[in-house]
Amino acid sequence: MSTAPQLVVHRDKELMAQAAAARLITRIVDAQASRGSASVVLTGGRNGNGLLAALAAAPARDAVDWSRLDLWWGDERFLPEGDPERNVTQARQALLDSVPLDPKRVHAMPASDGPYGDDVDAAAAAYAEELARAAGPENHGPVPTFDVLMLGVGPDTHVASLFPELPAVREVDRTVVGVHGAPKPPPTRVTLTLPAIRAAREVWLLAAGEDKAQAAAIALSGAGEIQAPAAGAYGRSRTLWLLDAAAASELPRSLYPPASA
Ligand SMILES: O=C(O)[C@H](O)[C@@H](O)[C@H](O)[C@H](O)COP(=O)(O)O
Repeated sequence: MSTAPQLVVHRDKELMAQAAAARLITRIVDAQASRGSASVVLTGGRNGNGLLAALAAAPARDAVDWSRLDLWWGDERFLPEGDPERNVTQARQALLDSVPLDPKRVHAMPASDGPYGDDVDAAAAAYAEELARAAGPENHGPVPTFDVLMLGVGPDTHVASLFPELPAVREVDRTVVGVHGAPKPPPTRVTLTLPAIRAAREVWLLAAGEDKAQAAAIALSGAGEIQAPAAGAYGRSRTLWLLDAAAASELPRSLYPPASA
């Protein structure tokens, strides 16, 4: 069942990143308090990395028990290990290298010079198996119930590496697939599918800047998920759009600002 999106609009992208980082710290701390550990799915892109950099700079980051946090990725650019364009490389620079994570809990997607070589479909299948191994009986499916899954939103409404009309966004069975011919470079990618994304308790979509205004308006106005993948990204208990004022500037008045009581 889809959860109706909630919108939070911040003045600018810096404030959005700081507020989202504070929100993420709270979610992780709460999950660790109630379940012992937390799981978060990271996104690539400027907004996701901006959030991680804001988290690195937040004094409250020390409230997190980093050794009891599982990190997964929503998508990865299929490039060699350590490539500066890989999402995991950028996340390491922004935050991961400066906090005491348990390396066994950092579930990076495979690189193009890893055990599967340049076979992106085999790499995707291996990541699906890794997710399935981490899913317990309480998860009722082939992926863990992530506490928070974050997604940047592209100007064409893509999320993760699910681009409008491409086969990956139509996938209903597999949880992770290889992407060939993505319109955003690099063309070869690994991505969670919509069913895997929807296993998360909370899905947060991050959009900042004028170039995201149309995408946000389309995705939030009842578009289909094949044409507008962001419209198909929702969480089991919460779907949150975190926007800056520029990205919210074309939203229909009925959505934002919220009607006053
Ligand atoms: O690997 C990637 O490129 C991403 O995961 C992609 O889905 C990204 O999140 C969006 O394109 C938004 O990116 P920006 O935040 O940079 O606009």
